[in-house]
Amino acid sequence: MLEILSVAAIRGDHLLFEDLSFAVASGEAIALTGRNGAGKTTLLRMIAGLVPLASGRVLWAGEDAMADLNAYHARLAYLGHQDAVKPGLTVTENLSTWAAGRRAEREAGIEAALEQVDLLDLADIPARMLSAGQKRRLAIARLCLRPAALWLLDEPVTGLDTASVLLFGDMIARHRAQGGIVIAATHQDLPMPGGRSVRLS
Ligand SMILES: Nc1ncnc2c1ncn2[C@@H]1O[C@H](COP(=O)(O)OP(=O)(O)OP(=O)(O)O)[C@@H](O)[C@H]1O
Repeated sequence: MLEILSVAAIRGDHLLFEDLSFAVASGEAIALTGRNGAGKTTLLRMIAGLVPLASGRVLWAGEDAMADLNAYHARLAYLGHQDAVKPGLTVTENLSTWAAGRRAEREAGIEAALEQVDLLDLADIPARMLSAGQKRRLAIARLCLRPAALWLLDEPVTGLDTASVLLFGDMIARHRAQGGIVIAATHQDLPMPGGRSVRLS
């Protein structure tokens, strides 16, 4: 369970939002919506512990999430709106630093992750040769490699074609079925049936 308690965000001199509270239980998904500049990325980064809270608290399993950031970070995966793909490395090499375990386990994990985002055919080409949507899919594949209960996703489906959005929907459904939580900032409809919306105004 993740709880956002009376959180406020200030950027520069500007109050973006205040007194924001909501809770997300295991298996639930939240779409964060609002106009450009409303503070969706800022809130995601605050929840991730990457930007300090101006006020309020974030609780994970009833405890202050920021009290032990290393332990909290081990439980979350953050997908920013930039893909952070290394252009000179192959698709597989880009994932190798994210895969855990022994070599055979890592290889099997990478193959499974690439299959989930339909990139297996491109596994050995340099990432610089990927299209924008394929780069996004490579970034998404990282989510499969490190189990994390909390997924924080910034505009996850930007650039994805219809088939890739459906595959991503399958990933989200599996994550939620295993008790995972998703919070996604978006301007688009996301494949998150039964998900709730939190609007920043
Ligand atoms: N490091 C920063 N310093 C100062 N202001 C910032 C900083 N980062 C973001 N901002 C400002 O905070 C506001 C909220 O930005 P944020 O990226 O959180 O909005 P958003 O809701 O995600 O927008 P979009 O829909 O365009 O992605 C914007 O006005 C932005 O200019």
